[in-house]
Amino acid sequence: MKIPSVLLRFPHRYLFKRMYFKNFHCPSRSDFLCIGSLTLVRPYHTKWMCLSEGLKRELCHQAAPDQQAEGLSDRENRLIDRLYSGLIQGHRACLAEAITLVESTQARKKKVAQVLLQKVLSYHREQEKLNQGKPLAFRVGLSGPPGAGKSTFIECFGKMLTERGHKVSVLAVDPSSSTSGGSLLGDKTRMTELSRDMNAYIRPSPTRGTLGGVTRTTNEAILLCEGGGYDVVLVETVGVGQSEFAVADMVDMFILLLPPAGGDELQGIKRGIIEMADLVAINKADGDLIVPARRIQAEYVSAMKLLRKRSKVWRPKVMRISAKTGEGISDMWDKMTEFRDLVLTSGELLAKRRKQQKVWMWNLIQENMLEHFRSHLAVKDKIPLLEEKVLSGVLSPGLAADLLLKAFKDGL
Ligand SMILES: Nc1nc2c(ncn2[C@@H]2O[C@H](COP(=O)(O)OP(=O)(O)OP(=O)(O)O)[C@@H](O)[C@H]2O)c(=O)[nH]1
Repeated sequence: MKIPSVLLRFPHRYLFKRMYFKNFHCPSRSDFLCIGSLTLVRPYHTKWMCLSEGLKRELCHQAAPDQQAEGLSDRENRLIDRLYSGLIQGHRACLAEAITLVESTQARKKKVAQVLLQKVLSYHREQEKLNQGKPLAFRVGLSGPPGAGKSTFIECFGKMLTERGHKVSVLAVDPSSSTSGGSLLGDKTRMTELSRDMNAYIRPSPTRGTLGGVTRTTNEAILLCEGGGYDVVLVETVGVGQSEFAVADMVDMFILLLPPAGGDELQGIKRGIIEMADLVAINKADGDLIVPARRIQAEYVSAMKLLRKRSKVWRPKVMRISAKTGEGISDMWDKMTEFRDLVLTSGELLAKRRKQQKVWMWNLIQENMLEHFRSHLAVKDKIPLLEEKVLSGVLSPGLAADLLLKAFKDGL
């Protein structure tokens, strides 16, 4: 592996800390030597020694954010430093500003955001190492149809967690706002008490962008929240679209919150979502609704027995809760922590997170490629015409796609 040129130019700045931890440091450029695939270092100007592949990888990794930082102005670098230090010290305002930065579509801001994210990621890695490789935060996805009681639940659940010393962040994913122009989650004042809690951070839904764009910013917002010391990150979504599938690919545990109603009222809920749930909570199990809640619970218990097993150590549970009275919420958290411990010790959690990283990368590539394709000069003008022909039935979709792809390839 080639040592990045930036490392060779400024070994002091980039390597000292890391190497110091490894009990040696390289005071100058002349202490590095690359011969073919071998990289030699001379700690303390003494004996030359071969740099192990592991350490090389680590050093190159460390250098990545700094390499990206090249080309940024002093002002941008100061912004990154300010947000980074504010974030890891737990300042909510810095977290909010950092999330706004990652949500930006402006090319320059996107670049600044990526450098900040890399810094946060490096910090994460260090912290996780200190934590014996265990993840710092529990990422939980929460989905349910409108009116299931999601905000009431989050308010009650979040307060219980902050009282127990946790720091909770809530991110709402609401791509409906980009398609319908209105927001299902964000418009009204929700979770008023929790939003006043200093150990909670609630991020209203992004109000623009495609599902892919929202996916990207939510994933990045999760990392920033974790960097800010939030040990429980709740990602909320309305269970009537595609967003919950995307959310399931970002979290450690996926929870479905349902009202005690069946049939028609739950038509919007897709069967696929139930298959993804690690826990189904039937809410509003209080007063007159206790009986229907029991019935729905029994229905879901039998339905879920038929589903394919996704984990070797966990069978999805169906619980009854009341977000209004708080009944069952503490038991639900117990079940959630039981899940987390089981998947952590079995290795499933880390395997899942690794897989999610890959999915995330491909989602980004897909999103960017499509954008690149649509805006490419060779196809941009042809798209409306071919779309029109497909709509009027003159051209088959397959042929239109082939023509556009050919024009794109030829124009590369
Ligand atoms: N009886 C009872 N009512 C509840 C419970 N939880 C929520 N509700 C009521 O259900 C209604 C909808 O609750 P919300 O928390 O706004 O539901 P939501 O899922 O966030 O709805 P959207 O914001 O539209 O997505 C409100 O009138 C709540 O008071 C509960 O545990 N028991």
